[in-house]
Amino acid sequence: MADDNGNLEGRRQRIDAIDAELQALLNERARLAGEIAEIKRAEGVGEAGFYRPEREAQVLRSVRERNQGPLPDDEVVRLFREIMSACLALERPLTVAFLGPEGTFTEAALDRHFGQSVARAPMGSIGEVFREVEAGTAHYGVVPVENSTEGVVTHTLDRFVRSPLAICGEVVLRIHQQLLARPGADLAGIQRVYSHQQSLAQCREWLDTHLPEAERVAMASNAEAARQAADEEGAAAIAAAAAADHYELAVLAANIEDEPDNTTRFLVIGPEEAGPSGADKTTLVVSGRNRSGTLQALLAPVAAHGLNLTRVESRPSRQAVWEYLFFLDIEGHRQDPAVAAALAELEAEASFYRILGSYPQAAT
Ligand SMILES: O=C(O)C(=O)C[C@]1(C(=O)O)C=C[C@@H](O)C=C1
Repeated sequence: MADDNGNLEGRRQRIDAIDAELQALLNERARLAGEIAEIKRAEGVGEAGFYRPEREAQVLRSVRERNQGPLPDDEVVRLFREIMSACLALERPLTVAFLGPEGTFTEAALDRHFGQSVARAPMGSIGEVFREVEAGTAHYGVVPVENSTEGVVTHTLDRFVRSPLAICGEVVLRIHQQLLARPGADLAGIQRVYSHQQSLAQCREWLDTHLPEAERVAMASNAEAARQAADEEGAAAIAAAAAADHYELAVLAANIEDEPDNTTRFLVIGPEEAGPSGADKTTLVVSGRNRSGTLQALLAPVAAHGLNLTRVESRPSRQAVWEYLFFLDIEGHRQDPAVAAALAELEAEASFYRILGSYPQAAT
């Protein structure tokens, strides 16, 4: 017993020594970030220029690659994410606007991308997030773009066409839905379930099995649903885990989504795009000159240069009937020679052409 205690004490002493060393190293790192900030200031970077998405992506990729455990890759990445977030806040405190209210999946995407050391500004709509960043009131913004939960994809794409902002990052989040209710509530007492209609749809089978009698009520967002459930006896909400903390609710049932692989993609928008990080994506919006064979003609250079097209989305142009804008995602950075060559050819073929940004691919 004495031996065990001795071992325990000895190990705690080693942990104390390591903590002291870690702390000194963290502050040394922060000092270096401060010096980098001085260099950036001397170079005259703008308000938002202290944040370097391509450098952060490289740092986090290196963390993941060299990790040998026992801490899981995602955990060490999360820790380093927070270290960089704190260093950046020391260089220049940033404000990031997001599609609110607090506790949405978009806020979870913001956390994942920027860490805890940024000020957050919840906005009521995607348009407001754009306006806030365009006006310079917020340095960056986070909006959902693809799939599911908050319902909005096309609005984000449409808004981009008339915005000077660039995409400077993406976040891919696996969406886990939680059934939330007031602390002490039990499943048998739930008569009504609030959520965004897409979240209700994503949990339909679970609801059919576990709450077949409960009324399902569609709300503007999952966070609104959580707020409502906090106010009402016998009510529950389907929302992100973060909403439980914000609205003082308990998780009555965890991960109730029918499809376990359900993901949503978010974009980080800002005044300028990111530099090359080594694993990037370029998003552009184009329209063709000719009606017939337009898309084939536009995409031919992408294939000819051996590039990977990861997404094509078409939207009515709103300029003329039957004219379409195509949103394209291509692997690579616009400064990569093959991408640059393909884009030049594509531009020659297009009647409308705008690069929305080159940015680091999300780590999934
Ligand atoms: O390398 C830089 O440019 C830094 O400012 C340092 C640092 C970091 O903490 O590693 C901080 C903020 C930037 O977004 C990127 C990296």
